Amino acid sequence: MRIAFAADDRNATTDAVQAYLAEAGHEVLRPAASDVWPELGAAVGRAVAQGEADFGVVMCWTGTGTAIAANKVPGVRAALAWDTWIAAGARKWNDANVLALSLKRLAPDVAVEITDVFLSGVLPDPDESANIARLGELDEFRH
Ligand SMILES: O=C[C@H](O)[C@H](O)[C@H](O)COP(=O)(O)O
Repeated sequence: MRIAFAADDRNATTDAVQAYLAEAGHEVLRPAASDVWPELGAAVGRAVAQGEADFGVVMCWTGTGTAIAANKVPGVRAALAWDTWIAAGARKWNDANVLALSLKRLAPDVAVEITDVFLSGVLPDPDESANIARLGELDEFRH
């Protein structure tokens, strides 16, 4: 798929997500000329809304700013996800077309797993989710 990607900073987590996108065979588009988060969020949003990209992935310190900026573009449904279940739910229930990630609060492997689930749109088995395991065995946390 064609994935529009931009981040306002670079670290091990942004590098891991970019490497994953390339290794998974996606065409990675870099529509943002700026590393200022309102501008790059909007640039990725426009790439998706205009059909240049199938999905977008935006990253900033919290993920919130780029999500807001992308969501100001008509036709964009950007979701801030910090867990695979939330990422899959954003596709399934919200038809999200842009994933926003925190580059400061997601370990590289977690960010890659979330991105993979978002792009596949497949809900992970709760029994295989480390986060769900931490929530305990309470039924209210299962879906
Ligand atoms: O939502 C905003 C993001 O977390 C930014 O990455 C963070 O605010 C840092 O941006 P700046 O370098 O503009 O302060």
